[in-house]
Amino acid sequence: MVDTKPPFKVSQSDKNIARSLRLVATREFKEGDIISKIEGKPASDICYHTVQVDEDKHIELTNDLTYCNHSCEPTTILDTTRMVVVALKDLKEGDELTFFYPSSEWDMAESFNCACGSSQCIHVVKGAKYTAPEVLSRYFINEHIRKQLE
Ligand SMILES: C[S@@+](CC[C@H](N)C(=O)[O-])C[C@H]1O[C@@H](n2cnc3c(N)ncnc32)[C@H](O)[C@@H]1O
Repeated sequence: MVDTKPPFKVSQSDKNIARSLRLVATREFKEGDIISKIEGKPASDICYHTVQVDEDKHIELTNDLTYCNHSCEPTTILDTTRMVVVALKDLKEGDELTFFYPSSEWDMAESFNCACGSSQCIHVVKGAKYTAPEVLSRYFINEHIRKQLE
C-alpha cells in the first residue's frame, strides 16, 4: 500500500539555533530508504535556504524540506544527482532529519556556528570550499562538489 502521509513535518528545535525550526520524520525509515524527492525551482540568488544542485545551479525548495537543518552527524543525505533524500540510518517517528550542508554547498551565502552538539562537530559551517578535505572524506559528498574540489 502506498503511504500518502507526508514523510516529515516541521517542529520547534530543541537546540540553540538562530532560526529555530527543524524537520522531523513522521514515520519509520530504514537505512537507504528514499524519504522524499527534492523539489524546487531555480533560485536567482543564493541564500540560507537555497540548495546547490550543480556547479552553477541553486534551487529554492518548494516544500518543508527547506526546514532541514545541518548536522555534523547527519541522519539523511540530499542526493542532488538523483534528486532524492535518503535515510543514512534507521529512523523512527520524531527523529530529526538533517544533512551535512557542505555535501551540497560550495560557498554558502551565510555561514553559522553549528549547534548540532555532535562530538565530531566542525563548528563553523561555511561550505565545502572552507572545509578540510579530511573532514569532507568522512561524508557523502555530491558530484558537483567533488568536481569543484578537483
Ligand atoms: C535552511 S535553514 C534550516 C531551517 C531553519 N532552522 C529555520 O528555522 O528556518 C538554514 C539555517 O538554519 C540554521 N541552522 C541549520 N542547521 C544549524 C545548525 N546545525 N546549527 C546552527 N544553526 C543551524 C542556520 O541559521 C542556517 O542558515
